[in-house]
Amino acid sequence: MQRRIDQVRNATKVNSCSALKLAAMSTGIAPLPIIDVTPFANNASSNEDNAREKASTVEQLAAACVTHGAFYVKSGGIGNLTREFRKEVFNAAQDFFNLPQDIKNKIPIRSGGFTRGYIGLGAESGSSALEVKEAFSYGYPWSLDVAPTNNLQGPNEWPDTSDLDSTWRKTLETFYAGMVQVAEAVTRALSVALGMDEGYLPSFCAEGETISLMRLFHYFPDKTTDHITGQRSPSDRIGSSPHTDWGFLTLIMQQDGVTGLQIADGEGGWTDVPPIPGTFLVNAGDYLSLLTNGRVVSPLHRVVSSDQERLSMVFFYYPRYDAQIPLLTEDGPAARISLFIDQSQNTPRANDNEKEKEQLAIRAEEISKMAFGDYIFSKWGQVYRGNY
Ligand SMILES: O=C(O)CCC(=O)C(=O)O
Ligand SMILES: [Fe+2]
Repeated sequence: MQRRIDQVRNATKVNSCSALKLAAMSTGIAPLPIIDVTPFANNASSNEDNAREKASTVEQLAAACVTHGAFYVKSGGIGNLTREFRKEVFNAAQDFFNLPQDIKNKIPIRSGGFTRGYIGLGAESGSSALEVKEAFSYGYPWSLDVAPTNNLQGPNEWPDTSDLDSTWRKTLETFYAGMVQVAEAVTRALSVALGMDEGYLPSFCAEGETISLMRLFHYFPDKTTDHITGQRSPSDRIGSSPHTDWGFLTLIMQQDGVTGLQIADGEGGWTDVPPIPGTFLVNAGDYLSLLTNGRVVSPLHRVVSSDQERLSMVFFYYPRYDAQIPLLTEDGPAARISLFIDQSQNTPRANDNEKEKEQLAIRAEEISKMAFGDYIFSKWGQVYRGNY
């Protein structure tokens, strides 16, 4: 089961070392690969060509997981996320953020780990820095009549206004459903890349779409927040604090032509991960990293603020609430990931020494025995900062 990823890891060691050497001389890590996941579409025909294409996808995915844990995916017609539709989604996000502040303030996310609704400036942070963004978080369209059976179920909080046109909500719901399909294709490919049957990881993700989350982000241009953040040093204000994602897979749709998202190069520097039209950026999360004892990297990333406004759509794709996925490997503790940091503290500390690593290995074992949903709920609770 582990053989493929070990083989890839050994094969990529040389490459990643030379990439890092290059990084020291030039500017950060090599561009992330663009991986075509269409061979893993639900309706892909199973012929020889498809088998060959799948093998190529898997090979690239396995390599990407062990080097940076981040890659772009091309998903073709999966989920009907055409170029025109993506534009509509960006327009819908822009329409939401353009609403009067009091309308947005009427649907604030609550404390705790259930996050659906509006997240105003400063309402969440992964550190003591002020994150200069606002966001709208929504998920599966749970009806008001259905009694939640777990902490992450519950209806979406839509803004109550006639300022948005009648198709606005439908656009976002359709987008959510499409992104679930893309994430499912990535999960099938990932399952094979980790040495298992195509259906193994998806078997833990069935119904995960009922607790997964979509977040629309609007990063403010610096000049519009200077009057609020002026007292803070530049390092105390940021778009999104350096962090690893806690979940399983994160899929990000970035606004064309606007940079801001960066991943750590492992040597103290940061590399831009620019938008590539027609793709999504995928990050492996801590939970996936944990399952593989750190072999799949959960990449440290951040969003820097600038004088440019930025929109992004971030989809956190989760296994189902009660999933307990057995550890996929046994050796070695996982590395520095947010999963081991209490982000409700102002100065989060990561695992720096051997003793901490030992404790973390124990924690990894514990978390792998928890329901996924209980774990992720507690993490969302840690970044809530209340109204600014
Ligand atoms: O906005 C982005 O591009 C990424 C945001 C992010 O990393 C996150 O919300 O976890
Ligand atoms: Fe993130």
